[in-house]
Amino acid sequence: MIEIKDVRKKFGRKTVLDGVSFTANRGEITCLIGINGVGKTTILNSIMGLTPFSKGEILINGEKINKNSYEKVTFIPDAITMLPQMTIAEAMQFMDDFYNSWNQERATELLGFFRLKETEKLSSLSKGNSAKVNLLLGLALDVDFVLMDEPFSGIDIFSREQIAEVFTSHLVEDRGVIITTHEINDIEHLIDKVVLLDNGVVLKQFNSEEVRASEGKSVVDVMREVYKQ
Ligand SMILES: Nc1ncnc2c1ncn2[C@@H]1O[C@H](COP(=O)(O)OP(=O)(O)OP(=O)(O)O)[C@@H](O)[C@H]1O
Repeated sequence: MIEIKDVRKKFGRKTVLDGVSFTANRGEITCLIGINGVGKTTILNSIMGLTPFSKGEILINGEKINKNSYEKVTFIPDAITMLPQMTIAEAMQFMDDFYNSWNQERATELLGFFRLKETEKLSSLSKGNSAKVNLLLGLALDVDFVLMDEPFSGIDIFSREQIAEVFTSHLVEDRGVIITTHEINDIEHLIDKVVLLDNGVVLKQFNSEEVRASEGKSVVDVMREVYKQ
């Protein structure tokens, strides 16, 4: 489980996270929702230890984040961070050299799942295929948690559908996934838990299936109620 406990973060005098608390479980997809600039990426960076936060704590499987946390959690950013002149095969080799947790078998399966060609250069990929390679590089690591910043942003509907499909496949299995988005429609059916953010705080967190079963409301219905108050 990832536990975010009362995390506070300021950039200069601006308070971006003002006591954020929520949990994300293995085997579930947790979705952080909020308008641009609400602090979603800052939360992911904090979990990865990339951004120091001023107060609060973050635990991964009960342990405070530390220099070995990257063995349990990986961050898939919203754009490929590999050199553009690399081919997909070279990028995969780079990951294999760099990470003990690289799972070549899963990488090969993901390559087939996304119908990507190993010989293609990263610089020549379409936006959709670029997003898929990015996902492949993150999902092929044997880690408990995968964090993704806006995996659906700016890509066509067919790529979005294919990416959505991977989340329900064995390729994600029992791992915990945290996704940020400000567009819920594409992934509403996939997500287990929703965390609604605004003004540096969590306005509401809920299990989407439970709310649907007990109150007959969709995630968007709840968002309307919470954000229109
Ligand atoms: N390194 C930084 N220095 C100063 N301010 C920053 C820095 N990083 C983020 N911010 C500010 O913190 C706030 C939250 O940014 P963040 O990127 O976490 O938001 P977000 O919810 O992910 O937004 P988006 O949906 O646009 O990706 C913004 O106002 C941003 O300008």
